[in-house]
Amino acid sequence: MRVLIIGSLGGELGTAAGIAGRRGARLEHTDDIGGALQRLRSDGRVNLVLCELGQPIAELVRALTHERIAVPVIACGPEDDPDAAARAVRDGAQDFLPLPPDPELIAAFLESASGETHALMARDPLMLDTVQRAEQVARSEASVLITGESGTGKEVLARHIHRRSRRADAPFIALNCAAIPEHLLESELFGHEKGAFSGAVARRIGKFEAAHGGTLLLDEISEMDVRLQAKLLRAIQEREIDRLGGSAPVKIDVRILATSNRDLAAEAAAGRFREDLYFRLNVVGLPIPPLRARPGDISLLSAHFVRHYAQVNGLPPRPLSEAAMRLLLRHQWRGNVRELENAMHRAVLMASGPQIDVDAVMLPGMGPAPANRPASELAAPIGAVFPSCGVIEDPPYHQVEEANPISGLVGRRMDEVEQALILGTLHSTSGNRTHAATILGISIRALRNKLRDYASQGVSVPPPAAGVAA
Ligand SMILES: Nc1ncnc2c1ncn2[C@@H]1O[C@H](COP(=O)(O)OP(=O)(O)OP(=O)(O)O)[C@@H](O)[C@H]1O
Repeated sequence: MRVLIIGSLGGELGTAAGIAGRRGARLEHTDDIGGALQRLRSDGRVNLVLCELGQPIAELVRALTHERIAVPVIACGPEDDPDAAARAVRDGAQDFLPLPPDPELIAAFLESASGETHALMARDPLMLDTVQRAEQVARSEASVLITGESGTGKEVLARHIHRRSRRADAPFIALNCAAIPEHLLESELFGHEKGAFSGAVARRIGKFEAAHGGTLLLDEISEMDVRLQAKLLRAIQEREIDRLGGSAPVKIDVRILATSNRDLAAEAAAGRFREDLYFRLNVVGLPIPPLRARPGDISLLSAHFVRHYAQVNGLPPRPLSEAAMRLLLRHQWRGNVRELENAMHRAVLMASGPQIDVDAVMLPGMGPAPANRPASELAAPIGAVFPSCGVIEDPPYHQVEEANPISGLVGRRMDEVEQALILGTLHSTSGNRTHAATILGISIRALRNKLRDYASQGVSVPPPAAGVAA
């Protein structure tokens, strides 16, 4: 975990840096954004930027966005200046760290910026078999091609392989080949020298160099255009890359993992993907089965997500009812684990009884549960009540909520509802304290005090936002 500090270390910013250092961060420092940009261009491994309020944050964020350098920027300044904090966030800072610094808040920023996603969970024999094969090859240097429908957990499995590999202490860098316009993907991968193209204002290293010593995940590799596939193949074969506009190749030591939700062999047969690259990537092929084919995972993952989102939203843990679980097991899950995760998050927020019942589990293709229909009836053999052809009409499920927006709140304590509202809002702003405080209409300090209280009561508080800046 590398943290770049911009500004003077003489005062409270220095204290914040010290806390981050004691929490295991490797610290780097520059006095101004010019030095910071130089640093960020030459090393793609900085995870978090702490920037003093007096610095031109808007200029920094604009440059990062323009040069597609993705790193969260946290503005740091006196806690008694909420206007400056709000301005910094408007200028593009990801969040605000009030000074004097709160060690727990710094720890949360660090944890969030480390990019750890859910640990991989599996119980179904089909998935356990896939995980076992992944672990078997994890310690080798072989390229692995992970395939499966969207949302099956390809990236989660790739991270798991990295964590179990000999490269676990080195960077894991992921690049989504479908998310970046074709003309920029090449420079994202290989980097560029100053002046290589209009807009290349300085030398910038690419993902290959950033992943040196570690693992590079090429997500949705089938979307890469054929010309770039040739350059990628050369880089893998020669173990060296050429920065755009560069005059000498750069040696790289990177293990490649790739994912695709298309059948890459068929793409190669159709001439849309280079066959030689396909063979290079597919040294080991790991297909992940769709969620509907692994019912053992549906029960494990749904219970896990229910626990997780209850905690995140400050709600009491409630189990899924048997009927709700039967419903989940019948569903087709075309969006796979991602769809299940979203459905469980929704169900946690909508449930009102001691259990999460079918009326809270609203899935596409199934209408809202009529209020006068007893849960026991809904729990009857599911095919009879929720057939895929739809005995119940199919209005959008949010109509249940619109009909009576406070029905789920009646009977609950005020402080409990406040806690749920605060944590729910914080969750919806991806942990961004400043945005959440603005939405809630309270000061950042008031929000921070509430969060500190919740944390001291053992409630899990969403970590601060640390998405990408560019
Ligand atoms: N086995 C698992 N254990 C825990 N969480 C999982 C698992 N599989 C998937 N998830 C969660 O489901 C979501 C989707 O996972 P992921 O992004 O890895 O899927 P993907 O197959 O790479 O999707 P896409 O093809 O759309 O990029 C993530 O929030 C992830 O944390």
